[in-house]
Amino acid sequence: MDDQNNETNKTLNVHRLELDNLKAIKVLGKGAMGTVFLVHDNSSPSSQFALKVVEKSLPLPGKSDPNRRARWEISVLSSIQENQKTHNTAFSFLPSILGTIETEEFIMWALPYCPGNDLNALRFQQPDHVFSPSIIRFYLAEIICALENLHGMGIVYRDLKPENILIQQSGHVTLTDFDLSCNLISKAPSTTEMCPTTAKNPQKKKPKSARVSPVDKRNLINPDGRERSYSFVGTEEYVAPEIISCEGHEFSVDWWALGVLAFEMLYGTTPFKGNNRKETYQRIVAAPPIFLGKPNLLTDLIQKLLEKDPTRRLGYQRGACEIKEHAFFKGLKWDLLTDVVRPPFIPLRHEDEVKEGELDIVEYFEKSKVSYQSTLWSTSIDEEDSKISLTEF
Ligand SMILES: Nc1ncnc2c1ncn2[C@@H]1O[C@H](COP(=O)(O)OP(=O)(O)OP(=O)(O)O)[C@@H](O)[C@H]1O
Repeated sequence: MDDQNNETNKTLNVHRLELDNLKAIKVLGKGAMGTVFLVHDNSSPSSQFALKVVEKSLPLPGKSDPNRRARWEISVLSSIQENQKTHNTAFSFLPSILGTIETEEFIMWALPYCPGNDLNALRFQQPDHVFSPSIIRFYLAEIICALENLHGMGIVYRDLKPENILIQQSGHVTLTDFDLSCNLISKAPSTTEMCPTTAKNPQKKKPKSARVSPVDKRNLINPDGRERSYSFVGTEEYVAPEIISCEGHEFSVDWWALGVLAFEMLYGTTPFKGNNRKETYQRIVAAPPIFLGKPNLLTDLIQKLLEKDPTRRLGYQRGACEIKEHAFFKGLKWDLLTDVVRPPFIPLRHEDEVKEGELDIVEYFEKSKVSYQSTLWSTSIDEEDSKISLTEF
């Protein structure tokens, strides 16, 4: 195990963590691939962080391999880390990886803890479950910077949705969950030269959004010289029309998802939601978004992001710069975003978080295996019971 762990950390150039020193304080969230714990490192007293733990043998929908996806996510996080070092203050809205651990059964990696929950949870705390345009402007601006940085590294995020936007202790946002992202060799069209305003930054609770199982296909370079991916990935209500119609996609799928996200922040619902997946996809491909109330700069921005034809979508030609130049953001000092000391919502200080007890991470998975098996056992008993009563009738 030690050799494996050393090797992983050496190749990724990230800090090595010792499993024996870690105590989980609570489960922060569970996704299709991983369980995220709030963890305390006994070897360095005041250190708390989020630890994402992936079981290598976990069966995932489709042909998805958790081991491969976890390694990909770690490699994206460590490239972000490298870029953070190079660009200093830039990349503030993307997470830095604090360390990794690998055992026979698990791959784990540590990230800064975001105590403010996600944008979806925050929206549900607002009156009418919507944000005001000025708050939307702030969050969109930070998300645009995060996507600009990722695209600058040649990475398409492909899973922008409110659940993946976390609120840091400072109140600023950070993107999380990079396992669906992909690398396109041709970098995004945005460059610092094209975008002089970004000298510092080059590049009732809603149910969890339903993810589409990734179907991987090879990337192809199109005649226009831009590389596209042909994989079917994303989250149902946020997938772009070109993903559904399998025309090949690239960076502008993230600008589409930004339009869906902005619409949801404004109206409290996504623009193309149908009664089932098929209807949602039909609407994404063919139906125009319906805006309530008077048109304004925000609805104009959303309309331009929700352009069905990716080549006509805002952001296709010059990436984030085009979006930053939209009149909705007029007057916004992009370079000073990270310096904003009073973001709209600042979480309570997490150091004050009460320890409810400590969990042993490996034991936690052992126990959940046992309880999973006993659920299966009791389900089969229930089925037997209902069969018996049916026969009796
Ligand atoms: N750094 C963090 N700080 C606080 N909570 C976090 C952090 N990272 C993740 N979480 C919580 O854990 C949940 C699951 O994390 P994540 O989305 O990375 O897992 P996943 O298995 O990849 O999910 P998905 O099903 O979307 O693939 C998140 O929705 C969030 O609530």
